[in-house]
Amino acid sequence: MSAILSVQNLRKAYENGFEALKRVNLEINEGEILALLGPNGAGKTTLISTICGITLPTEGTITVGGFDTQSDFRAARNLIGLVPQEINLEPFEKVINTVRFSRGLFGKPRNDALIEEILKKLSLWDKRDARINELSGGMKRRVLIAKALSHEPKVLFLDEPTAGVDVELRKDMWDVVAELKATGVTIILTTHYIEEAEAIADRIGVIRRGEILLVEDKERLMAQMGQKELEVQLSAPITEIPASLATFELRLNDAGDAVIYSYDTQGARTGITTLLNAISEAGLVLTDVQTRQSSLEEIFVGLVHEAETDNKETGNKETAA
Ligand SMILES: Nc1ncnc2c1ncn2[C@@H]1O[C@H](COP(=O)(O)OP(=O)(O)OP(=O)(O)O)[C@@H](O)[C@H]1O
Repeated sequence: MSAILSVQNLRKAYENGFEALKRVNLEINEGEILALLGPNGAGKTTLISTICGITLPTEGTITVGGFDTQSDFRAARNLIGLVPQEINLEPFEKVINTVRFSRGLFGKPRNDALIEEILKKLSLWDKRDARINELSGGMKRRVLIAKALSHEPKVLFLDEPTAGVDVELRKDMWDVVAELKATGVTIILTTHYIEEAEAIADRIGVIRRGEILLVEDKERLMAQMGQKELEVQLSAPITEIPASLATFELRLNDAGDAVIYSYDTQGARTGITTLLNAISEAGLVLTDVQTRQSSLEEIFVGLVHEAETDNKETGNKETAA
């Protein structure tokens, strides 16, 4: 797969000097779904706004389909569809006119067949003559997507598409995203919800305080997140792990007074009981046992904690993950 979007050394400092993005590097492959996960204020919207040309980068370069978003703004922007976080629709406009108008804004000729196809894909065709203020919240979000697709973009940004949306609508939105992917659109969505990233993304990026902490294939990430460590404290130090415990692939700590066992929390069996029996059969006396989560899981737990703290401070009712 080739990169359709490339972000290099992107830094964004707002006028008040606040550095919302710090040297962000990101490559998005054509046809993939990338979920950008991060707590409130992490820089998700800033990143999207900078890629879409709503705000200017302080440093760095962004290319979309090979076009530089600054020197070749129009060509780059034409390839991008943006579904904003907030519903900003004209309440008395008809659905179909709203979507047609969006296409016109990009200077594209009227194409009724295409608009029909988009509205049908989003289950809005029956509502084409309804006024925006007659629609449910979920339908309004679909209209936002239809608008963003009206000029046939290759890359679609969805900024927290399911924020404040109930579980059923959220799943509905996931289906819509999956269908869009099937038509070849590259999708970048931001979310607070780990489960959302897990449900629909091919890759997951984690952003915190303006920095991308990791971008990883979802399957690999989930496998890594499933790893836990068990530390078994021994009554006396040892110099090497007894041969009878070889199958557990234990590690000895630096002091030699604890053995560390890695296991998969998602596996049917963790092997912990067998290990503890084998340790005592090997003549070792254990004094304490503790488990540790892998660093990736720690990152997620940290993110959730930070988001919850932010929510409390801002009075935001949304829960993180
Ligand atoms: N115009 C601005 N001037 C100064 N600081 C800003 C401006 N816009 C955003 N920020 C700050 O930049 C940081 C990143 O904000 P941003 O909206 O990108 O975060 P986010 O990850 O999208 O958060 P959320 O999940 O709450 O939407 C925040 O600390 C925010 O207060």
